[in-house]
Amino acid sequence: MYFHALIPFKPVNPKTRLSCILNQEEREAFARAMLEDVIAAVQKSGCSATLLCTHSFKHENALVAVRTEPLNDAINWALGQFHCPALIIMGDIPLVTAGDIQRLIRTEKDMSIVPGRGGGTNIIFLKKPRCFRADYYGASFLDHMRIAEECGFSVEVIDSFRMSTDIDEKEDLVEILIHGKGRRSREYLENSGFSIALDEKGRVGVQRDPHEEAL
Ligand SMILES: Nc1nc2c(ncn2[C@@H]2O[C@H](COP(=O)(O)OP(=O)(O)OP(=O)(O)O)[C@@H](O)[C@H]2O)c(=O)[nH]1
Ligand SMILES: C[C@H](OP(=O)(O)O)C(=O)O
Repeated sequence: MYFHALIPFKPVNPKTRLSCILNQEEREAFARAMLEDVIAAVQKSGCSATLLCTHSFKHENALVAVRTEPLNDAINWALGQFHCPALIIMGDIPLVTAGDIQRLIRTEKDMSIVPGRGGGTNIIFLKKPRCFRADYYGASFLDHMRIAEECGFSVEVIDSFRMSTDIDEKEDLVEILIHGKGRRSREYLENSGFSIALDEKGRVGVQRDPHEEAL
């Protein structure tokens, strides 16, 4: 089945929740590295990619649409352009694999959805994208389930550690160091002095070599 992936991406001043540990230039490079991991998985799954970007951006393996309106408006504009099944996949889930994506698109339902932790939505696959409306932010998983019901869609909810792990905060970085073998995002963190560390309560987290910090 032919389908198309829409990847929202903010290349300028992204990932502000990581400002405690990465400066703006580093956050831009890290967001780009995560995007490369997502694009690689999307392409390996047999899908073409369009980046929905807030600012001008170039990528050799993806189409780019620059849309300056808020995220939901931009996605809903794009959904209206689709004549084939579509995947909306966030650019900050670098652990995703091609096999994971194939699991979503093989669904027998009208839609499959991967929740993010904390109520969000990480991936939506839609057989009829023009009927749907995106509503990210807040408890968007519940909102998307409600919108699917309003559309009369049958839905498969996919339970996946890799796809549910979006990288928003410092505590999330450890997942890339542990599970991100071969990923550009892990390479970026390791080259920037990050390593796995235990805190005083024995919890696993990350530390950064102070010599690598450019804050
Ligand atoms: N096109 C578009 N993409 C966005 C926008 N806001 C976020 N994104 C992308 O959507 C995905 C998930 O977004 P967030 O987790 O909120 O990322 P973020 O806004 O860079 O991070 P924070 O500043 O920490 O909230 C990432 O791939 C972002 O690059 C937006 O306004 N427009
Ligand atoms: C934009 C997106 O919204 P959420 O998944 O929290 O609804 C996110 O921050 O990943």
